[in-house]
Amino acid sequence: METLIKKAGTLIEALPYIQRLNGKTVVIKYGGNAMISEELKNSVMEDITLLKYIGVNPVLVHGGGPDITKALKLYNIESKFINGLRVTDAQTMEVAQMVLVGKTNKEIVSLLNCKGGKAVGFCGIDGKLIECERYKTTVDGVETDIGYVGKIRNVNSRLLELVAKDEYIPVIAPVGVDMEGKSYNINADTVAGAVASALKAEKMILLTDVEGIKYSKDSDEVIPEITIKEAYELIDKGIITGGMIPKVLGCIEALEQGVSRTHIIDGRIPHCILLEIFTNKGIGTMIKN
Ligand SMILES: Nc1ncnc2c1ncn2[C@@H]1O[C@H](COP(=O)(O)OP(=O)(O)O)[C@@H](O)[C@H]1O
Ligand SMILES: CC(=O)N[C@@H](CCC(=O)OP(=O)(O)O)C(=O)O
Repeated sequence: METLIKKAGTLIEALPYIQRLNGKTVVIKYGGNAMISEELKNSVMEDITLLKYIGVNPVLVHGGGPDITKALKLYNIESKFINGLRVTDAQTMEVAQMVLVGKTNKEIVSLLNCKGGKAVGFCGIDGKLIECERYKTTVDGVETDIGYVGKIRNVNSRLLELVAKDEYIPVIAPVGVDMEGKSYNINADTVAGAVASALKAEKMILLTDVEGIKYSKDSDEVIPEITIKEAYELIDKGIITGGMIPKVLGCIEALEQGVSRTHIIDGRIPHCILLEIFTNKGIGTMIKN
């Protein structure tokens, strides 16, 4: 009986959060390094389906970097990253689109549907969802072209709003399109930030393969909360590096565009999304204004 009462207590702890998020949009980014096992994938999809059934509007943006790298190897194409972004020539773009749209997106849509959700897959080409131009990065102060990597100019949020506010769960692959119809590869955290901003989401949650932001890679201690200013300081000091940079910048963009809360959490924890949203303490790092 005691166990049963505890279970009821857990549900009641969730009540204020369920009330606060009813009818609101939550953007979730699920990344390649957190997609490590079928069991975890299943638990993420269950969480998202549950959110939908209790009246939240989840929008899922996915990555798939490790899968792209694996596919490129089959074609004997080496993966090269500059400032955390994949150098994307025409052939790499073709493989990236094949993997992200043809494989990863459809796998996620199918899994969500098996859990009882009604998922619909998109990439930035569909309905010109993500319009972009060529992105140029800076290396040692010099502007450097890294190929078909997109800088987002606009997210056409109307299509997403229609779908997410209805009974469907949009699932977005990080591929953008330019004015001439050419495809571009975009970091999935950046896409999540832009989508959350365009939708004026209540919350954005980025799943990754570490517990949250830490003061050093080997530390066990997670920073529970940081401000935008503190986050920039940690980037300047070289404490936040590599793949964590686009995540933090994605959170900052979303916050500046009116998203209330942004979180970086450990996607390796079963049901991490529910733990973040529906418990008083939450998990991972919250970046706030
Ligand atoms: N300060 C930091 N705290 C935690 N992780 C960090 C930090 N700086 C860099 N990282 C790295 O960022 C990685 C997450 O980014 P990435 O590998 O691109 O994730 P994903 O595949 O989930 O998008 C972590 O595995 C970690 O090695
Ligand atoms: C430009 C760029 O780097 N694009 C990423 C897109 C996928 C991605 O972001 O996947 P994760 O979230 O799993 O890392 C890439 O090609 O790997």
